[in-house]
Amino acid sequence: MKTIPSLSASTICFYGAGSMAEAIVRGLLHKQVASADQIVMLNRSNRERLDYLAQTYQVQTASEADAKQVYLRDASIIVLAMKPKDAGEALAGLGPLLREGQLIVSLIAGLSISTIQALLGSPVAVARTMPNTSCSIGQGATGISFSPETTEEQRAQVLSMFEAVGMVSVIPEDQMEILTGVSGSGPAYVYYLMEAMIEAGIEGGLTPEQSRDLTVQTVLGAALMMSETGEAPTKLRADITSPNGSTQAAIGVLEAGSFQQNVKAAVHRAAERSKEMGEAVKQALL
Ligand SMILES: NC(=O)C1=CN([C@@H]2O[C@H](COP(=O)(O)OP(=O)(O)OC[C@H]3O[C@@H](n4cnc5c(N)ncnc54)[C@H](OP(=O)(O)O)[C@@H]3O)[C@@H](O)[C@H]2O)C=CC1
Ligand SMILES: O=C(O)[C@@H]1CCC=N1
Repeated sequence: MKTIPSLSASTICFYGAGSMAEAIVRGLLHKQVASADQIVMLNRSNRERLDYLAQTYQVQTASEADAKQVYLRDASIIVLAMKPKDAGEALAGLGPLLREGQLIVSLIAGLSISTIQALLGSPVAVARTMPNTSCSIGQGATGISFSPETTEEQRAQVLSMFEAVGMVSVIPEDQMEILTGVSGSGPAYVYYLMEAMIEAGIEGGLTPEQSRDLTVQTVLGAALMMSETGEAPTKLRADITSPNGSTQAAIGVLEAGSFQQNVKAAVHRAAERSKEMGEAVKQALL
């Protein structure tokens, strides 16, 4: 097992055991940067979900209050992985349990470092992150902002965690919302596009399997073309678009529907919504 030294001695406690926590755990185990016995996953009440996680990943799990408190006190890294609406209550309960030297890693959309520290009741070390679900196969894109209280070692630990499951951008905290709109929610826009491409293929007579496989390879190939050639998407699109050809006809339809303006508006709306969710937690609980 190729352990990354800065994580090898840490216990990582996921406070929230939903889809994002699972994506990161699966990625960490898949890339062998943490072992199952270093990982604990806690939730509020869904025992069936914890049984699935324990069986699938051999991690430790708990939903009972006493056991959760012990795991949270013992962990070197606590990953906040509940929905924004559940964060206020969970963080208020977590604050009194914290010990010196623990690191909080938040995945929660919109929740600022200052709000997290206020809810916890002390200026603890916080890494605010925005990953995406592709972390589960080591292809995530994660934005990270660190609070001034984080040590160099803690920053290295967080980088190790997220670099193990994809690419990482360390950004100023005021860019976290727009990053959420681009890469946190971004996979959903791509899937939405793919749903439509697959449906259209089926409408035209392809089998569902053919249409899915062709769409998947098309998106994968296009992403890899950008990544490997370093070319601008405008240039790569121009290479496909023969004058008066089929692609030009298709782009004309997309333009008529204001495709690019709509995608940009969607990214900005996601950013705005992320801020709104954080503000709602702040207003309700501070
Ligand atoms: N999904 C995504 O693509 C991304 C999500 N995020 C962020 O990750 C966070 C989690 O999202 P996601 O995984 O989709 O959410 P899910 O709804 O899938 O999971 C939420 C988890 O939090 C648990 N939980 C809620 N309240 C408490 C509590 N008081 N104590 C312990 N556990 C609690 C739930 O437990 P139970 O089921 O028992 O109620 C559940 O396990 C969100 O803040 C989101 O903004 C960030 C980037 C991408
Ligand atoms: O939809 C959400 O609120 C979360 C944040 C980014 C992706 N999913």
